[in-house]
Amino acid sequence: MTLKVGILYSRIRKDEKLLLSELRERDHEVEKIDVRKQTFDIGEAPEAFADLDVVVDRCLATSRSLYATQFFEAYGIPVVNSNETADICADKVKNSLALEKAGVPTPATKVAFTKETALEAIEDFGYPCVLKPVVGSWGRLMAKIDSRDAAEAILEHKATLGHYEHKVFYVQEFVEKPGRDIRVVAIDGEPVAGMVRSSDHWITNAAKGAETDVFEPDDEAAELVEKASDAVGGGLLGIDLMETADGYTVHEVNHTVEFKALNDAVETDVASTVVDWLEEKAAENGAEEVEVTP
Ligand SMILES: Nc1ncnc2c1ncn2[C@@H]1O[C@H](COP(=O)(O)OP(=O)(O)OP(=O)(O)O)[C@@H](O)[C@H]1O
Repeated sequence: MTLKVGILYSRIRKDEKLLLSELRERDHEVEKIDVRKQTFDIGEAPEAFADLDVVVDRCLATSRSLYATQFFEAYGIPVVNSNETADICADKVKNSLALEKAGVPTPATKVAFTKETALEAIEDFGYPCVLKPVVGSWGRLMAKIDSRDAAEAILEHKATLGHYEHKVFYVQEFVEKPGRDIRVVAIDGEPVAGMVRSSDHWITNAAKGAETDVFEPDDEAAELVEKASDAVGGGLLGIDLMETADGYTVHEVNHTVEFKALNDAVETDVASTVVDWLEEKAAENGAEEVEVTP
């Protein structure tokens, strides 16, 4: 089967290059859609989109990802991940609520809308605790708060200088993890590959220079990955876990997951597994079989 696959992007990173070369190796046609150059009509899909079998959202900016996926769904073109999944994963509050509702262990979290109530939440947790922006990634603008003085200063800065999103205060218990956290990439809840990310810094993201190593999910991790994936509507996801004395806790599910660091850390060919899945998705959605001449 040959497909016409749309790749929605604003910057081609190594992750997208891996996907593109896998798609081309399998003779699929690729339509690269640069969201910065595209306009989206509310009534009618642009002609270039007419015969797309499936679109993969690889937008870097959350706002673009959230709107563009809505357009593809309105045009009746299958898009991964879905707008529902993007909507939950893009926002840490929605993410935490979904995990909690699904019974997935997740760090205790409180949300407050003023610096006074945020300080109350922080004091309830005690020190250290963590303050995160509700939208954002790569560990940016996260604060580990060690004292009331620090809390007051950070809250005042955010309330005075922050964008309105920073006036939603997302306060979380500090998880005493063993100097590392875990990223599992999963497709519809099935783990594809996993890695541990270790660092002396409390933020152990690969984007912050953590060292990576292979992680093979045990039964407990695999079960949580599946539940966490279901909780956000499934798709191609990066599920982040931390180890605690009582087992794993899932702190986040990411919807436009990067797999460059993972691909370097593991033997599995992540891009190839993703393309297998895209082929299945397109077939489910009625993509036509095309005879391939031997
Ligand atoms: N509550 C916590 N307690 C201890 N460490 C934490 C906590 N929350 C996050 N961390 C550390 O900070 C890192 C980044 O956290 P988080 O994933 O919430 O931020 P992010 O900006 O969304 O990052 P990413 O883009 O990797 O998803 C985690 O990988 C983990 O190492």
